[in-house]
Amino acid sequence: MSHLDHTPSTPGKFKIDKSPYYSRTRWHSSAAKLTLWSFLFVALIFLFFYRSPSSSSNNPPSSDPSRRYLASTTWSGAAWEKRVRTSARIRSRNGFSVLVTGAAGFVGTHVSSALKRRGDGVLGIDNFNDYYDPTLKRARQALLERSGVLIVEGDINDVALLKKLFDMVPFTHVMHLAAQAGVRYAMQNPGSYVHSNIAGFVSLLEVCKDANPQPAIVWASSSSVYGLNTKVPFSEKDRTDQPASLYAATKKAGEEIAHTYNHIYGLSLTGLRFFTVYGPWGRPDMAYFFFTKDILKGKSIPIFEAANHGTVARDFTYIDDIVKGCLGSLDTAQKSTGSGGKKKGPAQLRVFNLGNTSPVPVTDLVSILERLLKVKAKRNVMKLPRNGDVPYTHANISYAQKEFGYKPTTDLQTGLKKFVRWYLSYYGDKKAVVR
Ligand SMILES: O=C(O)[C@H]1O[C@H](OP(=O)(O)OP(=O)(O)OC[C@H]2O[C@@H](n3ccc(=O)[nH]c3=O)[C@H](O)[C@@H]2O)[C@H](O)[C@@H](O)[C@@H]1O
Repeated sequence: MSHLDHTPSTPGKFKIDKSPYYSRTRWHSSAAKLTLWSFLFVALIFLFFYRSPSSSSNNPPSSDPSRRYLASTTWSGAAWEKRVRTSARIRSRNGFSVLVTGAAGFVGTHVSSALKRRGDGVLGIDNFNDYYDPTLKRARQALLERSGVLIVEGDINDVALLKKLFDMVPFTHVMHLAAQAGVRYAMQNPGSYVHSNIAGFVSLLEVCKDANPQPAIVWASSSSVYGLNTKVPFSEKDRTDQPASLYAATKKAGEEIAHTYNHIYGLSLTGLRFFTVYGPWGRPDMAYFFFTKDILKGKSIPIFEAANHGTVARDFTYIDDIVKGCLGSLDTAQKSTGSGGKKKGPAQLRVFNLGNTSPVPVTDLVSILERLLKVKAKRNVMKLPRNGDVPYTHANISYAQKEFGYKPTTDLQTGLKKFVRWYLSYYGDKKAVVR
């Protein structure tokens, strides 16, 4: 006390008073100063921790300045914890308790809903970023809430939040679908791909490897990892060391990161290479979606063609087939072998193609849409820009077929019919507001 009283806060500002005969008034003023400085010190500490991202469990993270998060929820309180536990509670014999990241996304919503329907416990997490219209994500969230799935608003880079969720729920599985998607957007916002697909994945794996029990993880890779590979159909054994976009490179990096966490910590990891997934509640940034919107508005649509008027085609895969592939992967995922950060034995490491096995030219996709919408498209055919797109994708699915009987059953015509029906009922007269 006396030491603090007599030590200047700023060296050289005061002289230390060494007199033993200090007056009562002087003691009072020193005590007042001490109180003032202590108060300021505590206030500074409070401010530091309040603003620090690492302590953000009660606040949405803002670590990616290029992204606007719309979260405002607090992650605490008995009522909130009860909702988390209720959502994650298993309701069937031998059911799973699954943390679904990116649950308000297109694939995340469908997978969460299918898991819940069969009696698994499901807890979602999503940061509701504005890469595309967040109101669509909110509508998916409302849909899931009605079936008893809670989506926690938060970012997978928030380790404190993830830890908190694992402390509350001993998840048996993680279905990791949170990602920065889209091939062409990677040239506009490269940082968001590193933030979500690399840093976010690592932060999730860090928490999973420390968890006890460790969950088995199934996660979304992408057909884009085949990049400039020309051998068709694409097999999991083909080379994937020539990504054509930063998006593809981050997904490929994810596959290598998965290998590392499997090797060091015994995490069971399954990567799914999705092939151009489409369907109801889809992503507005994808061609089939914004073509629909623009055809209806009478706007021209850019249709890419390869060199020498070559065809650009995709192995378009309907969402219900993808959901079957996700559930089949979860059902055949073996347990992780480690616990609390220590490996106890070798663990499963897999990668599967999930495609439709019948590529369709983009021009045919447009023709199908024209018939379904009964509107002629204004086609603006142009050379495939150098933006990371590849001319052709085609999945060999024999590995997934062998492991869990994966067999896609929906052709593009049938799938697009379901999409268009959903689109018209969802947007109705609100077409103009689709971003
Ligand atoms: O399969 C995948 O792994 C990837 O599938 C899609 O990527 P992409 O196939 O490029 O899907 P779209 O953006 O919907 O494009 C579909 C086709 O339309 C073509 N396209 C796209 C945009 C456009 O304006 N015009 C056009 O002709 C593309 O070249 C492509 O052949 C997703 O956007 C990725 O997130 C996903 O990882």
